[in-house]
Amino acid sequence: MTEPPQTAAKHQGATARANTYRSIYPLRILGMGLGFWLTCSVLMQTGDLARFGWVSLLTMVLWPHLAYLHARTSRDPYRAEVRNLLIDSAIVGLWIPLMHFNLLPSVVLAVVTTHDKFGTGIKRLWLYSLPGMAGMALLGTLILRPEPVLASSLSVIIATLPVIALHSLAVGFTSYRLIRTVARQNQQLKELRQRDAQTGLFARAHWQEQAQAVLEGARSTDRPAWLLMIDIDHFKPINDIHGHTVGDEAIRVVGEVIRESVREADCAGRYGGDEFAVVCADTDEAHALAIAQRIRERIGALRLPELPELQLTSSIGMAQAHSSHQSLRDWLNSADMAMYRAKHGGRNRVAVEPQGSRMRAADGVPVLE
Ligand SMILES: Nc1nc2c(ncn2[C@@H]2O[C@H](COP(=O)(O)OP(=O)(O)OP(=O)(O)O)[C@@H](O)[C@H]2O)c(=O)[nH]1
Repeated sequence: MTEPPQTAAKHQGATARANTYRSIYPLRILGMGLGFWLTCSVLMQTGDLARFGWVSLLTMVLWPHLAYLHARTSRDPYRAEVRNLLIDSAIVGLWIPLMHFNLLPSVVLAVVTTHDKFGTGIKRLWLYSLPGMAGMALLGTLILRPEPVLASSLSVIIATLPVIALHSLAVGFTSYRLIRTVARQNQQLKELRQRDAQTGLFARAHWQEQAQAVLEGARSTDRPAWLLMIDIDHFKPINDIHGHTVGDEAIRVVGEVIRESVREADCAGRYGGDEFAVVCADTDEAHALAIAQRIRERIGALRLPELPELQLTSSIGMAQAHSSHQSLRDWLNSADMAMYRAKHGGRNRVAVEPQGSRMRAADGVPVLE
């Protein structure tokens, strides 16, 4: 059985969350690898390489792998990775006194590490990382009591450059991907909002916008436009007797029939419940009537596989756009009135709003005036 979209999305989200540590692993190896080169350059400048080289090796080379193992073997890899991210900041805090407060690398490492926390999208992580960083910087200062060496040697400056350059590129690339994803998802969201999920026809609000535009176009150009209101006959008993699942399926197939019966330029929507609406721009009465009859006939020929004895019929009201229609509501009212006349005339028929119609019969089915 297929999962509903919301459940599938939830699962995907949970899996992505649990796998955060996997996506961070190579980035941590790269970042810390550059950090290793940088910290070794500073230790060389301050003459501490022999004394503290092992700290560089442990925190910059070994730590990414330990962090990965820690998250992978944890019962909650996501939480473990959040802890790892906080430890990254604490490590950088420790390096500030170890580097004798050497300004350039200290500031760059602190800023880059804090900036990475924003990139995770985890709420306030950057804020929570600051006490650990400051605490370790303070602890290191109290234990080591380093002499400040604020100026950086040329080799330290050179070792700092890749950290700045690669980090800026990574941030730029991530933002680019994010913007593209948001734009794509906004587009998908817009399309989803425009469609009725059950039938695939336009949803009411979007259909109304299109119908409004057709009405305005018809009024300004004097070209004929028609509105068809379609209502399934005796739909309530279908629900009551056969259940809502059958009712839902009936609405879905009727929507499908309407979509397949209109022309490409026509705009078909689900108006609500078992009611559908179609606007046909630049269409004369004969063509509009042909579309209405086609829909009515095809709905009449529909059979649900699980209930072949069920006969669906529909009543359709048609109204031409007219100068007396001040608003879409007026036009809808005209088509609605015609539709109710089709109902009162015995259902399974098309009725044309008097203003734009002449009496006619189509395919042996009376068309009410
Ligand atoms: N299963 C299902 N039922 C719906 C849905 N939307 C509306 N309905 C039901 O459709 C029925 C609409 O009934 P009406 O159009 O008022 O009446 P009717 O029985 O069709 O009678 P006439 O329109 O006079 O022929 C109501 O009982 C609603 O509860 C839906 O999405 N699924």
